[in-house]
Formats: sequence, structure tokens, C-alpha cells
Amino acid sequence: MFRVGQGYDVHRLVEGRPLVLGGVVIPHDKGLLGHSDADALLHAITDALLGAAALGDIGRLFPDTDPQHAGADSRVLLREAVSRVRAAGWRVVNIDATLIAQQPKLAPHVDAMRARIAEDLGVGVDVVNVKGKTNEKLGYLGRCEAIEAQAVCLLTRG
Ligand SMILES: Nc1ccn([C@@H]2O[C@H](COP(=O)(O)O)[C@@H](O)[C@H]2O)c(=O)n1
Ligand SMILES: C[C@@]1(CO)OP(=O)(O)OP(=O)(O)OC[C@H]1O
Repeated sequence: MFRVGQGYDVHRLVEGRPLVLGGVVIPHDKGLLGHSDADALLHAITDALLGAAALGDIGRLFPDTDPQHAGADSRVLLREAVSRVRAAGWRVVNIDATLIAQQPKLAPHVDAMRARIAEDLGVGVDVVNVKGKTNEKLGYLGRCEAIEAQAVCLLTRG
């Protein structure tokens, strides 16, 4: 039996914050604003996993009103989510994700992101894919006001 899940996240780009995506700190003049480290990619993957297992969503598991999660490392949240998914009897088949960022160029960093995500999920790096796209300078993403992440995952019993 297979189950598919989908996740989405967007965070505003601001000065004075590090840019953390897929657990990797990426050199840039702005970073993402959020209650946690605002790692939009890990949040989208977390939601894809929780969605596939019908376990709710990241905000229900880790409310942004809880001071315990202030400044949280999103890798810790992802690990907790995947452990719940496993406890419910599911195993990750694969993950595919897209980051929509006008800047910076993400291609040089995607293999480092894949390695961290695979480590957190306890899967091989060969089943984790991350892609960067611009927004062709359109809208708030194109104006470099935010970065968006989309993810899908497949789970199987086991
Ligand atoms: N932030 C980004 C955006 C894009 N890329 C790479 O460039 C390719 C072309 O992107 P378009 O949005 O112009 O279609 C894309 O396929 C990525 O390889 C990137 O690395 N970082
Ligand atoms: C991760 C959490 C919790 O710190 O906060 P944010 O970093 O603001 O991220 P978001 O994607 O808005 O939602 C999940 C949260 O509850």
C-alpha cells in the first residue's frame, strides 16, 4: 500500500537573518523570517510526510505560539515528524521538492541539502531530490520578498 503527501511553505526574506534551507546555511544578504529557523524546505517536507500519513500538519505538531519552538532547528522538527510517521507504520519511499527563489542560485547547495534531509529521514540520498527555480521575476517571489517551497513524498507500509 502506498500513500502520497504534499507540502507547501513560504517565508518572508528579511535582513539580519541567516538563510537556512534544507538544513544548510546559504550565503546571502537576507534570510527567512519565522518563529523557528524558518527553513521553508524542511517545513514543506515535514508537511508532505505528515499529510501522507494523515497525521495533521507542522503547525498542529509544533505551534508557533509555543516558546519551546522559538528559534527551533527545523531538522529537529523534521526528525520528530518522521519518527511519528514511522511509529504509525510507514516508511519513506521518496521525496521530491522544489524551492522557488529568484535569488540566490541554489544548485550549488542542493546536494548538501539532500544529504541532510536523507540523514534526518533515515533514507538513502538517492531517494531525496531538491530543485531550485526562479519565479521569472514575477510577483513577490520574483521581487525577492520571499522564498517558497513545495514537496511531495511517497510512503509505503513498513
Ligand atoms: N534559485 C535558483 C533558481 C534556479 N536555479 C537553477 O536554474 C535553472 C533554471 O531556472 P528557471 O527558473 O530560470 O527556469 C533551474 O532548473 C535550476 O537548475 C537554481 O539553481 N537556483
Ligand atoms: C515551525 C513553526 C514552529 O516554530 O513556526 P515557523 O518557523 O513560523 O514556521 P511555519 O512554517 O509558519 O509553521 C510551523 C510552525 O508552527
